[in-house]
Amino acid sequence: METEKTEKEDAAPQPYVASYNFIASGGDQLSFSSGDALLVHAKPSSVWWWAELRGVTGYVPASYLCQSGDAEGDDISTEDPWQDEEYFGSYGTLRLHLEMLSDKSRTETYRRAVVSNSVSLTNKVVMDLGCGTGVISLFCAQLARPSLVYAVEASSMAEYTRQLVKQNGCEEVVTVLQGRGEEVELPEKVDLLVSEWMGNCLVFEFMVESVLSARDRWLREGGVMWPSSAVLVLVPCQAHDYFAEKMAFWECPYGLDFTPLQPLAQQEFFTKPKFSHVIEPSDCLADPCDVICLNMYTLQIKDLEEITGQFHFPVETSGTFHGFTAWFAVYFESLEVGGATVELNTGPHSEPTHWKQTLFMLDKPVSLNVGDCVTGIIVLRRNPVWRRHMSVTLDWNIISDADKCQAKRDKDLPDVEV
Ligand SMILES: N=C(N)NC/C=C/[C@H]1O[C@@H](n2cnc3c(N)ncnc32)[C@H](O)[C@@H]1O
Repeated sequence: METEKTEKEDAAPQPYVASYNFIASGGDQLSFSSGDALLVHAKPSSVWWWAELRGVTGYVPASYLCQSGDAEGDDISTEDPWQDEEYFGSYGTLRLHLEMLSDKSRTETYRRAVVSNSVSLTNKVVMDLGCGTGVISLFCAQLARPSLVYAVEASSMAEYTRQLVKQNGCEEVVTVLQGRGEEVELPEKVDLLVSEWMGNCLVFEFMVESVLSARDRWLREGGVMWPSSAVLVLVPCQAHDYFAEKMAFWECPYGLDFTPLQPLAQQEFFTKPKFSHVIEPSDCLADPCDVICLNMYTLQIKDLEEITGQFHFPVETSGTFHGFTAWFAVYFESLEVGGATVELNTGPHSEPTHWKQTLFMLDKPVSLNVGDCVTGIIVLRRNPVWRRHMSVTLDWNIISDADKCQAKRDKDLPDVEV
């Protein structure tokens, strides 16, 4: 979010329609219901806008709104909901490819999957969806003997990928196709669909939709998906450093009492996820849990609209519950029955990756004690308009030892003689 000091634009307010209900959690937020017509006066950030509903103004989550058309019921947003121009434009430069290629854990894991299955890859037809610089396709061509690899890349990087394929002597095996995976025409079905599609919180960017579309169009019956499955992992955690940096800071900077700014700090820093967070194993207050599991053979595109997971964390370490941290793991099943599965884990107990982890801060920290349980649900809700975006909702509560004892008494259970 840009600085809160961004002046509210003087432009005429823009009409939007609420796609979801929103219940304000801070003094300057505006509650609304799905279907409400709001007027957006300013967009100080991409996440929170300043809007008006029936004469009342306040901050609203941009991802809950969709643009209402000019004509009555003519709800056609002129902007591209996939933001393809910006998205593929960013992959036409080296910055993101350098970041991904520099991630040894990520890139070596794909190489390990190829090497572990090199014999089974012999004479297979492979599709590498979103191949970028083509590194995975080159691994296949150099470390195994597939008959063909279709390297599909939508961005302008594809022109360079062709050069890299030639430069590395793989042009006999690797064919680079420039275009979107959803649209390219392959001459045949494939035995293996490999892609590196994972984003923050596993699905952010929603490139996974393109993988499922390509699967449905091009993976032959009995073909293999790499990754074959994926899990979103969650853990209740402490985050003392982040809390100190963004909230405690206002207690007495330079000996002054700036605590009236703390509600603003909570609003600005703790109401959206912190990507690229690095959690230490010692910050985990419970055993991490796989809260969402995706099977890449059965997952359907429509399932991506709303993905829900439940959790129940018995507290293992007493401490301050500042928030939840999320990360993901993906699995590459062996091409041979009974062969070893290869895993890429982006959590704190594995080699670091460029994804790091994602931290969701609570509005206010809570003390947790061994014996307590943090239970609840996580909901990943895809944005109905901006199709590469989503909101993450965490509903939770704490069942303390006392509550459990109370519950036991309430149930008139026979007291255990001790
Ligand atoms: N976020 C992670 N992990 N990887 C991003 C990986 C993105 C790469 O895949 C390409 N890509 C993404 N979606 C498609 C598609 N539908 N068709 C063809 N190429 C595509 C992008 O242009 C990047 O080069």
